[in-house]
Amino acid sequence: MPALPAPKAATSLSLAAVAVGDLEDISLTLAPGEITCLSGPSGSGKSRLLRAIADLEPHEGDIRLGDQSQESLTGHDWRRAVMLVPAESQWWAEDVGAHFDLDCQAGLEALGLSSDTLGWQVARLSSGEKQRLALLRALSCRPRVLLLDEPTANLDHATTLRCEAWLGAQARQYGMPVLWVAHDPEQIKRVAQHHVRIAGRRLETSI
Ligand SMILES: Nc1ncnc2c1ncn2[C@@H]1O[C@H](COP(=O)(O)OP(=O)(O)OP(=O)(O)O)[C@@H](O)[C@H]1O
Repeated sequence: MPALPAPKAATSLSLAAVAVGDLEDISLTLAPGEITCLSGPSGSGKSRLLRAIADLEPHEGDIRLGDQSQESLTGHDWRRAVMLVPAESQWWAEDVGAHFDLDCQAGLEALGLSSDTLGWQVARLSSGEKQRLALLRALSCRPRVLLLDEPTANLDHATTLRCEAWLGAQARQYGMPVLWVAHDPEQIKRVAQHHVRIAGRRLETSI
């Protein structure tokens, strides 16, 4: 398998006056290597905001990766750089290994997955295995920004801690800004350098 490509320069992601669904006037800067947690009531628009940032949902306002605007790239190219890991992952081939181009043994081990997982059928994966493999698949594409929608929702506490540690280390190593939808205040304390919360139609800063 090919070696990992060299990391690209770290860049911040910025939102200015973004409006999507009921949300309006969302302005936010995500710094390289830092995790920002996003919380808010169920149905308040967290997933829609992530989808808008990934250019999967029509929205108003300006979204930029460094000085590059979302409109200046095709949706496909933007999403390769600004990678969304949704709560429900999608799989398009029968074999797990067909979804991975690079050697990711170290990632499998770090996430508590068996070293032979890439030889398995997707149909046998548990929801927690799927969730961790979706994270590994996203990171193996070396995105510049990571958008995570409740990435540990199906995991037990010990595995949650493993994933948190791995994701934090990846963010720092590759200088990726991360926007992470989370409900658990303890998790937010453990992983986040910043915390923003949806209150009504707006975003308010918590830490
Ligand atoms: N494409 C769409 N068109 C219209 N309304 C939508 C669309 N997608 C989602 N919604 C609605 O927008 C609101 C916000 O949905 P969203 O999935 O972003 O909530 P959420 O904050 O992620 O909730 P949860 O924490 O329960 O996952 C919901 O009322 C939902 O029904």
